[in-house]
Amino acid sequence: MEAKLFQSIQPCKWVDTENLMRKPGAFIRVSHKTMDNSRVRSMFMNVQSSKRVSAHQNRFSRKVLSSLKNPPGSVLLESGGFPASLDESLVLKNKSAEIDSVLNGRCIYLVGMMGSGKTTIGRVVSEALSYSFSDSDLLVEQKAGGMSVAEIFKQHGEGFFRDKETEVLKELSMMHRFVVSTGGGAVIRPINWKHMRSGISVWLDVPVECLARRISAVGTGSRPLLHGESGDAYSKALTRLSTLLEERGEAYANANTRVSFEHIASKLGHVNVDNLSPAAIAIEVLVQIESFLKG
Ligand SMILES: Nc1ncnc2c1ncn2[C@@H]1O[C@H](COP(=O)(O)OP(=O)(O)OP(=O)(O)O)[C@@H](O)[C@H]1O
Ligand SMILES: O=C(O)C1=C[C@@H](O)[C@@H](O)[C@H](O)C1
Repeated sequence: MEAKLFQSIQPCKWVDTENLMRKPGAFIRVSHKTMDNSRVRSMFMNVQSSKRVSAHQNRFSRKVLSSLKNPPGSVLLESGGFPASLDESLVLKNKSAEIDSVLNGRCIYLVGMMGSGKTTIGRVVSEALSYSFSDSDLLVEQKAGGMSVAEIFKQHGEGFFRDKETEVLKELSMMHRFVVSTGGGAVIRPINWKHMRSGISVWLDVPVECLARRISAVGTGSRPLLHGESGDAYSKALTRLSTLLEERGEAYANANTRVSFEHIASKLGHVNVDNLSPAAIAIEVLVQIESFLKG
């Protein structure tokens, strides 16, 4: 049963692995401290998200096949409902191949404010690199017997949640070839940085107005730290997020590298940051990682 589940949640192969020959040396040697058997890996690949990933893989594969008949530049691939062009897909594929050996199996930790896209972008990056994906909030929920983050905060308080989050990051630090979407507040505890230093950390730096637009569109129900403000959904989110960002700005800057949405928008000639595709952001994540590793 477990083996079956693991098979169903293997990383997506849209990266055309047949042509993208991985050198034997590109796979890291597993130290005695590194957990690498499929049973352990499957514990960290969130079951909830894996169902989505599996459906998503099929969609990717179908789109890639149909892409062969389409002209370059047309919209071909889709990630979580977001379209990506063939150009973006090819750049992602090439960039992933380029950095694979220099990454050497190290995990990638995406940090950033809630709503910054850690989960959305994390999935795209993991698929491009043929890495597994994990969401630390979901792992904390599993540890708490399936309670939601909001319920954990309500029943046990933030301290309990943070302790579980630290446990989860410690366990993940023993893994390799994972992209991890961390909780928005994971950066505030120095011990979490010790665990994240086992891999490469990337800060998704998104303007607070964009975060507030995204979050007010989906509601603050699952985000306990945004409860309690008055006013309309956008203003409430903006007020609270601005305070949090002010408190945490320096903590996010501890990341090995930063992906600035304003920078991507200006590079691509977009007037605002709201229309950046996950694929374009994922490419910048890989570019920044490469620059850090070669830097
Ligand atoms: N590039 C994008 N363009 C438009 N919307 C996006 C983009 N990336 C993410 N979103 C949307 O923003 C919202 C938050 O994204 P996501 O859940 O990936 O962020 P997160 O950083 O994981 O959030 P949290 O830490 O709160 O779990 C979702 O509704 C998602 O669909
Ligand atoms: O920014 C934060 O502190 C949080 C973000 C979410 O991902 C959850 O980890 C939780 O709601 C706390």
